[in-house]
Parts: sequence; C-alpha cells; structure tokens
Amino acid sequence: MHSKIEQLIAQIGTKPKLLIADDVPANIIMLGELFQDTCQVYMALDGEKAFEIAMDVLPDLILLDINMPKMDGHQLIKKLKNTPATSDIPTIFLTGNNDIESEENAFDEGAVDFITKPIHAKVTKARVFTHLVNKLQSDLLRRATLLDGLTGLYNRLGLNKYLEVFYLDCFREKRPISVLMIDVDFFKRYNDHFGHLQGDECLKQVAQSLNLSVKRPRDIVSRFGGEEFCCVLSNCDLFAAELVASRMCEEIRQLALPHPDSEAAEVVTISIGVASTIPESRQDADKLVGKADEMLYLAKKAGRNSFYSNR
Ligand SMILES: Nc1nc2c(ncn2[C@@H]2O[C@H](COP(=O)(O)OP(=O)(O)OP(=O)(O)O)[C@@H](O)[C@H]2O)c(=O)[nH]1
Repeated sequence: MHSKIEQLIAQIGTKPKLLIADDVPANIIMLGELFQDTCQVYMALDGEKAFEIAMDVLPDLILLDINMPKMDGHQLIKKLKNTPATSDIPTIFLTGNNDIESEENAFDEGAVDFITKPIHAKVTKARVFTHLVNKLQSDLLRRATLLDGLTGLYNRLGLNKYLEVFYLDCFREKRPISVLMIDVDFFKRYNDHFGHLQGDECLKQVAQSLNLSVKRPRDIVSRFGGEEFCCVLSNCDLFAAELVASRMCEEIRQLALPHPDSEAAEVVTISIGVASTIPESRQDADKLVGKADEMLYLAKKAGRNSFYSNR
C-alpha cells in the first residue's frame, strides 16, 4: 500500500492533504507524526476550525474525532457533506465511542470508515492509505474526464466543477471573481478558407496562448464549446480582469495566424466579454457567465478584436 501511495504521489506531483480534527493535542501530534512523511498534514482542535481548514485547502481525506468542542464530529460531517466544495472528501471517524450504534451512525452520515481508539498505528495507517489511494485514483480518472480532447484545456464539465468551487470560495471570503467569455472572430470563414483540420490547429494554438495568459494556480481557462473559451479568475476584480482580457487579445494577435477573410484584421483575433462580481449568493455563478456572454455580444457588435466589460 505504501508503494502504491508513493507511485500516485509521483504521478500527481504533490503529497495528498490530510486534515486531522481532534480536541486532544497529544492525539493530533501522534497522528501528525504518523502521516507527515506521506501527507501534507493540517490539524484542528475543534469542529469549526476543521471546517474552515477544509474549505481553504480542500483536503484529500479527513480524520475526525466525534467529541469535539464548538461543532462535534456528527455536526461537522453533516456540514461537509452539505457543502459542494467538501461533499466528496472521504471522512474517517476516529473515536473512543466503540459501540455498534455509533459506528452505524457514522456510516449513515457518510463516513467511509470508523477507527476506534486507542490508536493502533499500523491499522490506522493501513486504513488511511487504502482510502487515500482510492481518492487519488478516482481524482486522476475524474481529471481525465474534465479535459477537452482537442485543446487539453478543461472542458465544460471541468469549467462547471471549478467555477462552482471558486465561486463558493469568493462568496465565503467576500472577494471578487471574474469571468471572460472568449470567441474567435469569423472562425466559420477561417474553416471555410483553410479547411477544418487547419481550423483545429488554429484552435489548439489559440487555446495554448490563452492558457499562458493566466498566471495564478486558481485561474482556469476552459473550452466552452466550438470556438468559444471561458476563463475564470478567482479573487480578481474587474480592473484586473480587463488587463487579462487586453493581454489575451494582444497575444492572439501576436500569434500572427493569417486570416484573409476576417473583417476584423488580417490575422486571427478574438473578442472577449468580461464580467466581474463579489458573489452575494452561493448559486449565482451561471448569472456571471451569462453576463460575460452579454458583454461578448457587445464586443462583437463594437467591431470584434477587443473586449467589452460590465462597467
Ligand atoms: N475546426 C473546427 N471548427 C469548429 C470546431 N467547433 C466549432 N467550429 C466551427 O466554428 C465556427 C463558428 O462559427 P460562428 O458561430 O458562425 O461564428 P464566427 O464565424 O466565429 O463569427 P463571429 O463569432 O460572429 O465572429 C463554425 O463554423 C463551426 O463549425 C472545431 O472543433 N474545430
């Protein structure tokens, strides 16, 4: 099991994140030492703090004591399961309550395992690694389903998944989030002129350039469909998003891909709609995408090869 986890870590490039929540510092320290070589370990002494850390770091696995101050293990797992960003995180109860009723309750509440105290290092390690291997393997598979075959960018499914998570984060932190809807100008004419295969090649180059225009780990560029792309910039206000949009337009022009039938320029160009908000509800992400789409329409109407924003 140990070697399987190491193989997965090598494949993914980072150690999995493990959150340990227990109100007894000695337990946390002991568990931390047990997993520090294999995992990035996060620790919390009460349920509220554990939830806060879970939202911030999105751990790969949570080890949860039942009896904790502020929010106990039962309340915490309920909250984790009801929150989109954390609902899929496997959670193991680690508890001194070793009666069958507590164990049944834990599974009903969505726990993947139930380990009783006193902690037996070898058994705890084996069970934690089993669940971590499952989690990392399913993440790898899921990641493959979230990518677009032609461009290697996130596909629509990937966009929806990350937009939901980032939107929720920005709502919680009262930070701005911006969306850029991007469309290649007169692309039908490009295909008609050069053929579909060269059209595909053009989309690949545009995708790569757009992806290089965003710098931060939580920024994502996705293929929205056809010759449309969508970029999500977390913790980014309208002013900064306009700078990104302007840079993207310039970098696509710099690719200097000839487009003789375009009315916008002699080379391939893009139009971008920019929208930004500080989320007031958890569920308004679609509205932000809709707003960016409206701005894209206005950018097209204003002559293409530029961006338009919801100022
Ligand atoms: N080569 C290629 N073409 C695609 C792909 N997906 C969509 N398209 C083409 O993209 C073109 C989009 O055309 P329109 O929606 O009319 O837009 P447009 O020609 O870019 O015009 P404007 O957006 O108004 O500037 C269509 O001809 C589609 O066939 C793809 O994967 N590969």
